[in-house]
Amino acid sequence: MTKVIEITNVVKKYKEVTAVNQLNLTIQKGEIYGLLGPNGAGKSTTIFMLLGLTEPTEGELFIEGISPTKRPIEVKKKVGFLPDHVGVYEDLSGFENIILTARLNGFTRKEAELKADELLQQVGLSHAKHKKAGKYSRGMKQRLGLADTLIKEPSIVIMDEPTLGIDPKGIQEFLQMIKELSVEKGITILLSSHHLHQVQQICDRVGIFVKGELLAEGDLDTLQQQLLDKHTFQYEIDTKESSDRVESFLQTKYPKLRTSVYEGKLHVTTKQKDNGNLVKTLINDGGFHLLSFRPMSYGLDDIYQQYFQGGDDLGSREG
Ligand SMILES: Nc1ncnc2c1ncn2[C@@H]1O[C@H](COP(=O)(O)OP(=O)(O)OP(=O)(O)O)[C@@H](O)[C@H]1O
Repeated sequence: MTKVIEITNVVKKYKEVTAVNQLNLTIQKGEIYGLLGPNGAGKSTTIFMLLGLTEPTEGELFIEGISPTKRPIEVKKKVGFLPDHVGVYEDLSGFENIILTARLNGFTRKEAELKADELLQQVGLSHAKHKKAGKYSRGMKQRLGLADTLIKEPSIVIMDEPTLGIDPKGIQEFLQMIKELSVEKGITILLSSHHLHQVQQICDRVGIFVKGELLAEGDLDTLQQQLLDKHTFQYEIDTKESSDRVESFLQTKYPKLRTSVYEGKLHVTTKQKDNGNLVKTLINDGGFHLLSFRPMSYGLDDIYQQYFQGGDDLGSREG
């Protein structure tokens, strides 16, 4: 595997604010990596350092072996950047927007036209190629922005909150396009987001970034395993009786047990693996009619909530 992005012990301080703290991150060729974190987590700062727009206070970053701090122009040739709000020439059509960038990148008019057609088709904008970009929706502008970054055929595309402000359908189309780019062109993609569901859909690996620190990283299985290693187990219980009744019964019996009702079913979180004790208690002591009892696997949202809250209350889906 080829390392495309390497970040080693990177710290970025703005006076007394530590925006990024001891960050270590490696992204392999062809991966889609999601940097997931709330506002102010340090995602944009990390991206700006990778683009050579700001320097780390400590540590080193490399993109395909090149330091963006020392050789920013070489890095710019390799990396396409898509900000959260793409700037387009509103009075020009989508087609003319792409041609303009292509011409600035040294393409002849003819080459630029061919490239514009190819890229607009790739991002699903062929139908609107002659429409003024100012009349495009947010999602269409983002797609135009993506086509624009692809002109110089980057091997890496970095996107900062690329789906911000796009409607749900547009988001799905955009995410699908990112996936296709990665699969068809082998482009390495780093995207930042605070939308875990979007990240979960397309990213090969996710880094959970909170207050400048990478708190957990890996594919979903790895993240789940990290949590299971903390010895927290969650079960879903379905009974003929109402879940609220079962919940009060269990809470009286085991005051320390964490419970919540989710979509009519009772969720129980415990520090110990349950080897049938709860089932026995529910049937024998509670007289409940048990319909199902199943261990739950963690979704990324459980994981995300846990790290965001910085606590250990995995399992409660309330709120
Ligand atoms: N130029 C700057 N000067 C001072 N502080 C800054 C600067 N840029 C960022 N910060 C601070 O660094 C921290 C990380 O900000 P950053 O923008 O990297 O986070 P983020 O995860 O990208 O969040 P958002 O999604 O809101 O952009 C924040 O506390 C922010 O206020």
